[in-house]
Amino acid sequence: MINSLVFPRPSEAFKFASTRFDGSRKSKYSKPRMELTLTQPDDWHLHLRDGDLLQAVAPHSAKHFGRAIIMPNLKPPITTTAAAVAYRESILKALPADSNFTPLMTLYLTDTTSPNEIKLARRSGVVFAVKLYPAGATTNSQDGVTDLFGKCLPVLEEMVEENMPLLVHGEVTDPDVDVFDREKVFIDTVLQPLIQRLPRLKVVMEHITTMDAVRFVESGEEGFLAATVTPQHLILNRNALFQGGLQPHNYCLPVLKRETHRQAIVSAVTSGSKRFFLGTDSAPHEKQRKECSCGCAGIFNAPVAISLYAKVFEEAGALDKLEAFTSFNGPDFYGLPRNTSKIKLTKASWKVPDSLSFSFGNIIPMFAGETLEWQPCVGEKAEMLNEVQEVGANKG
Ligand SMILES: NC(=O)N[C@@H](CC(=O)O)C(=O)O
Ligand SMILES: [Zn+2]
Ligand SMILES: [Zn+2]
Repeated sequence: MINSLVFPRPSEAFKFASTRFDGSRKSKYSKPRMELTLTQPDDWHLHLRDGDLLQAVAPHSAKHFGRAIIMPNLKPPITTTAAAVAYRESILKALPADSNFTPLMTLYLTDTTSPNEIKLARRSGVVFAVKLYPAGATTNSQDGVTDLFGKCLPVLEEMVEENMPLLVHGEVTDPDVDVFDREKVFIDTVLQPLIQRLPRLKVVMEHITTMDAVRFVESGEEGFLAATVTPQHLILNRNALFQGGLQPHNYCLPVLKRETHRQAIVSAVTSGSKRFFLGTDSAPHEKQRKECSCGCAGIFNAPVAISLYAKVFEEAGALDKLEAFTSFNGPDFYGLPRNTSKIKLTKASWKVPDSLSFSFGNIIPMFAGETLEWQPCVGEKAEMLNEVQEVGANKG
């Protein structure tokens, strides 16, 4: 009997494919099991790295996502179309044989990127965006841009011509600017003037962290200005960096902000606005490089991201808006077709592995060792990541 289900704001766009209820048991654990079927999501901001790390992490993204925008901040960075084509080949080789995952490549903008490189990128058919890292803003950004207006205007104008989006790590690097204010100052001093100067440039503000960014994106022109949002910036505030001691695995850039900012981002993504879409910023670093005297910025969230996004939308009473955020807004902005395949999430508890071990070392996933709801299913089977524990109808 399915009599106790309360679906948050059901709508046509969002369907529970089926609901099951183990009516044979009556215990305090007996709960209707909800299943959620979504058009396969894409990840519009992903770090796959290269070498051993690429082999280790690529399958985790390929399991849940159809496509991903691949960040170019390797060492050395992917600054040319030729390098992007080669990097794409190594990503494809790192995927499981049966995977349909499609990497969408990006170029790393430098002071010396030529307008012709943008033409080549567009013609290649495999490069979908150009990434702006202000020099020194984040991991492997030392070759980034030192003076956007002084050095890059011809390239940006060519990007307008070629309808090539600019993806932005939106933080100033001035050491005099407080680290928590760097996004807001970037909006005021770089993004706002950029958009005024080139209103036909498509811009994605990556991994937004503040209510200032939310307002800025909402005030822009739909189809020209959008933002990606990570699970960590939807779920954690800056207290998570210091809870019970320093928490290096919650450290990423832009750094987590205070609770009011988190709430503003949750409201924005769950509002149904088309300007916000899924971008995990899954950014793996080997455990020793996180747990050391000068730990790297970046959170590896690929295995948990889709569960966490579902949690955020469920808690906001907006599960009916989840699919547009995960699967429609991104391709619509990029002018790409939406995926046709589906993925399923089951409302069942599963334990995130404490650590993923590889020959080169370990990677600690976001929420390591914790229990999450919304278990991703691959094909018809629940995905067994690690000691998946069901705490629903089968117990007691
Ligand atoms: N987000 C991060 O904290 N780190 C990213 C770089 C980035 O996206 O800024 C990385 O490459 O490790
Ligand atoms: Zn970044
Ligand atoms: Zn990133």
